[in-house]
Amino acid sequence: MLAAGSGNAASDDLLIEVRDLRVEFRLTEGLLRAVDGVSFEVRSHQTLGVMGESGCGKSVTARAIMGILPMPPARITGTINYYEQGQPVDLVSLDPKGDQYRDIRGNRISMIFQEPMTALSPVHAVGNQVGEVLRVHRGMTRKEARAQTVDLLDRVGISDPERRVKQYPFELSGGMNQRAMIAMALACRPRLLIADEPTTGLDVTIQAQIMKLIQDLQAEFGMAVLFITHDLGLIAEMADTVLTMYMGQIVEAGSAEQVFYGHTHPYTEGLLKSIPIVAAQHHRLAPIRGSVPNPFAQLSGCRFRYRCHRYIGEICDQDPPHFGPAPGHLTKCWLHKAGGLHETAGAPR
Ligand SMILES: Nc1ncnc2c1ncn2[C@@H]1O[C@H](COP(=O)(O)OP(=O)(O)OP(=O)(O)O)[C@@H](O)[C@H]1O
Repeated sequence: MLAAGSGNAASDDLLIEVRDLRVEFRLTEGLLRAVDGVSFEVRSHQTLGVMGESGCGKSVTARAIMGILPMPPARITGTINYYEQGQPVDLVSLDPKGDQYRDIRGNRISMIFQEPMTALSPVHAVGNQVGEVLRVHRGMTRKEARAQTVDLLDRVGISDPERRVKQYPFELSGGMNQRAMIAMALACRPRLLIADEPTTGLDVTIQAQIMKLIQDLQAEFGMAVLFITHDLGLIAEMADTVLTMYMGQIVEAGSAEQVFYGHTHPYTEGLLKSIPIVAAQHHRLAPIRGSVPNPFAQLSGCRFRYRCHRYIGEICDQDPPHFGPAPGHLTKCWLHKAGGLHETAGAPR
């Protein structure tokens, strides 16, 4: 069992427990296993960072938790326990359109998307959209909600918020809409915020402001954050625990320190060596060779072996790697069974 996170944390901190989550898309091209047996936990106050190349299943995992995948073609199995006062509710077993899921989604778990118009309605003023969340979920009067909306818009870096509250998304720039969406996601003070590439396209000053706001809310309300981004520098800065995903599976999990500075999976190693901000201190930039195999392919053995510079032969071809070596920091790589990391001849053809 893979448990990313501090094993010592009190069990009443447990917020989300994902076990053997699988998401398949039945498409005309074939069966696409977007998420293939993923298990992890998220605890209150914690920031869990998820990294991996495009298409590895990060967003689909997040959307499965939110209950917003299109079904069909998606099919979800496994367990996503959401804990409220120590009691689990398995989100996979709920109707995503039913009242209980809607209440959890609107009130307890919220999501920031890369594309703001996924969350914002084009036909309502942004102030009304944020205000609606405050009135419905936090029981504020219209007047209180308006004042709080102005404050929230200000906190996410929207200038002249008194004027902006009356404007429609088409009257705002893309970056402003993104910030309005972030304000809306934070308005209900969720217990879990899922941030999927939350600040892509925003300039670094605004990005820093938004990260600070997220950290403030974490400190104030114990909000947990599931943070998905290609910006590994941001993950290193924000995350307490980190998952590395490859082709729908978690290949390494541990504390941010373990994964960034003591990583044991060749894929994590490759990712970090290919990122300037982390690599610049000690290594030359070295992109991971090759590309991700066809997602419709039914692969046996380690899925990374075709690109792995530490391929050790038959064992990688024929058997699925198991997790090891220790609870807390887990690596899905045969090198641990084979006696440690060492350079080898190269990946199979
Ligand atoms: N609605 C959908 N219908 C069919 N396939 C989908 C759908 N959503 C995602 N997929 C597929 O599932 C796989 C995982 O996608 P996902 O969006 O989770 O990747 P990701 O790791 O978040 O990538 P990125 O970093 O580019 O956002 C991809 O092969 C993608 O094409």
